[in-house]
Amino acid sequence: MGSHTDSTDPHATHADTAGPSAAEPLPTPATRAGREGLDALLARPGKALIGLDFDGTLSPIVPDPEQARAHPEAVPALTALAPGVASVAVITGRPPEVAVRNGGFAGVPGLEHLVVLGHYGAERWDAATGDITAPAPHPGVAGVRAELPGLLDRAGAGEGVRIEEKGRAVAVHTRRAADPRGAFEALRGPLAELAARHGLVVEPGRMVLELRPPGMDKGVALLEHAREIGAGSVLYAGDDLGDLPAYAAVEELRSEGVPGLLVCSGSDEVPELRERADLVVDGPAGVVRLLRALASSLHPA
Ligand SMILES: O=P(O)(O)OC[C@H]1O[C@H](O[C@H]2O[C@H](CO)[C@@H](O)[C@H](O)[C@H]2O)[C@H](O)[C@@H](O)[C@@H]1O
Repeated sequence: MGSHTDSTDPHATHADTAGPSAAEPLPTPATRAGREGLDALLARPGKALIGLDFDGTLSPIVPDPEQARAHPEAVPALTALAPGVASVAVITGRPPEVAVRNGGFAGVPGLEHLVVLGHYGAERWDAATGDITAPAPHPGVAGVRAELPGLLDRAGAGEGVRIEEKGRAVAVHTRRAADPRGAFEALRGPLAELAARHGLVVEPGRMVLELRPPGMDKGVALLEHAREIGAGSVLYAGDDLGDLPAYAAVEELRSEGVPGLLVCSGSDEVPELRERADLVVDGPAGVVRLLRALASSLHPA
């Protein structure tokens, strides 16, 4: 499948700047299925579901996960778009409260119906109520948490390897190791063995290996939400391996007659999404431009 780059700015090199907030031209998806998805979204926006990953898609990648924040133009773009579509859902591996805080999504006029499907969809935050719904925690997480520091010591994980406590899961980050890719590959096997012993699975991402409960992924989350709202079209934008199940969900919906558009927030770290996307944009800044272009197409000045 031939994907292409963000035609709103094909020469963009500054991934952290979205440019002026004047009306943006809409890019043309490279694939026929993608063009049908975009056409359906524009023809009946009130039936459209917009699904968006957080880290790497709405939020630029930074070395310290605690410092990640939504792109400064992301919330304004979402507030312009959300009132015109059926639903905007942020679907993330983060705990929902962290995505809400780091995204600045709470109490924003225009985002009254935003939902955040956190922990790959296991937990849900609704802007309308501010409530989080969550199932009981998996008992294996406590065992993994207890054994993890010893395992990292024995594996010789250096200074820069960090544990992220996520409540329902734990993640091991290697981005700040001396050799991030080497540390990632060296830890992959031992962490898979630890996770399996406690009934968990390893979710690999961009210099991160997360040990989390099985049974939920972004594809299940997206499908359930699309069916719940009776979506007539779906756009999904992501950047990482954990977004591939959501891509598969869009493809499943297409096979059922619901048009969809697959957007890749492009990076050099994850080629797999770029290859399957209908439209590749230039990181979070490109995603913001796309959201603004969609909003201005729905509400021309
Ligand atoms: O589903 P997402 O919203 O994309 O979350 C996936 C993971 O994102 C975070 O890690 C990534 O972003 C960090 C901050 O930019 C970066 O330092 C790290 O290298 C990336 O992998 C988050 O910390 C994880 O918990 C999420 O699962």
